[in-house]
Amino acid sequence: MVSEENLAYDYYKRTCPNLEAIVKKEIIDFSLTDPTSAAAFLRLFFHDCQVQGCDASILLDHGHRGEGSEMASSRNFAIKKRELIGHIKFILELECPRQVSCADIIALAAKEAVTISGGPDIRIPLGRKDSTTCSNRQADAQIPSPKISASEFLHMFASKGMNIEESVAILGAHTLGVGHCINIVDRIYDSKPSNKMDFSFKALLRLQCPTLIPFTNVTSIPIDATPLVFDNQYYKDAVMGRGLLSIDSRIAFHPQTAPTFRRFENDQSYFFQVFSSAFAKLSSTNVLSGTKGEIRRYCNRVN
Ligand code: HEM
Ligand SMILES: [Ca+2]
Ligand SMILES: [Ca+2]
Repeated sequence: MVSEENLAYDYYKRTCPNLEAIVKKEIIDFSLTDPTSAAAFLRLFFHDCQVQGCDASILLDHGHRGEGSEMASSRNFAIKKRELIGHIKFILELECPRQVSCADIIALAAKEAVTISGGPDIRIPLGRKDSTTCSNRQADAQIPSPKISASEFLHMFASKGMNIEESVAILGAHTLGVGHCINIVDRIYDSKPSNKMDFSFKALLRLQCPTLIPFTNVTSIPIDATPLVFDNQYYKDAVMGRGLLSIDSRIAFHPQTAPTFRRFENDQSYFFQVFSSAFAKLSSTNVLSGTKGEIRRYCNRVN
């Protein structure tokens, strides 16, 4: 499953030496216009990597055999900013035509999103190729539901070579961004004592999401108290019973993962260190490289 042998840290050294600087500049520009962009790029990267690996399959309008877009999957609800990867690609085609894959742009955009939000500066190997296929059936099956169990969660990230600490660290991506009522209502209108939600937090969420079936899905709630800052606030909130999604509180209180939540809550630099290694593993799992795949000319369609 884990295959990073054909990726390299200096992959574009000769063919596109300014690549990382260009991506960084664009991500900064987008974030100035819309500060929620960083979270969007980070989630986009995860949802790409979950389906066929990190191969930009999520950007295709359809695959080469006419397969429908992965965006049709309900698991990709509220995925946004895909077109901005296409914009970066356009700029890179002027600078270094036909060299840089859309898959590498997604990974670099996510890495920059973390850094510019105050998180660690992560080194990732490059050289991913783009897929010619996409699969909304796999998107339904592989992108986790917010109600996934702790053991399914650990199994999912173990298959990417992550240990328990790394699995807990990668979920710390939820330090950025929001969730919508549709992904929350189950928990706030459920009175099971096993649901370890802080009482006043639940009351607040009920005000923001007033009905069990949201009429509209426009209301979004920050996942932690500092949704624009990449910090360890997510862990602090979750252990206080202020985890927004059921996965957040489940992993915060599960005996196998709770000690790591405590550790990250108290030691942000340790969280950053483990997140960095987890991110590099996520980015290198099951990628197309060497002669497999292609470098798309336009990110939303195969060549
Ligand atoms: C089992 C694991 C995970 C589950 C079940 C999960 C589920 C979710 C759900 C339900 C949302 C809210 C969507 C909405 O209502 O708008 C969300 C948001 C988000 N997720 Fe995850 N997630 C998981 C792991 C990850 C990982 C590994 C990353 C990144 C490496 C990630 C990054 C994000 C980000 C950044 C947001 C906020 C997006 C935004 O504000 O635009 N998640 N996640
Ligand atoms: Ca993919
Ligand atoms: Ca935060």
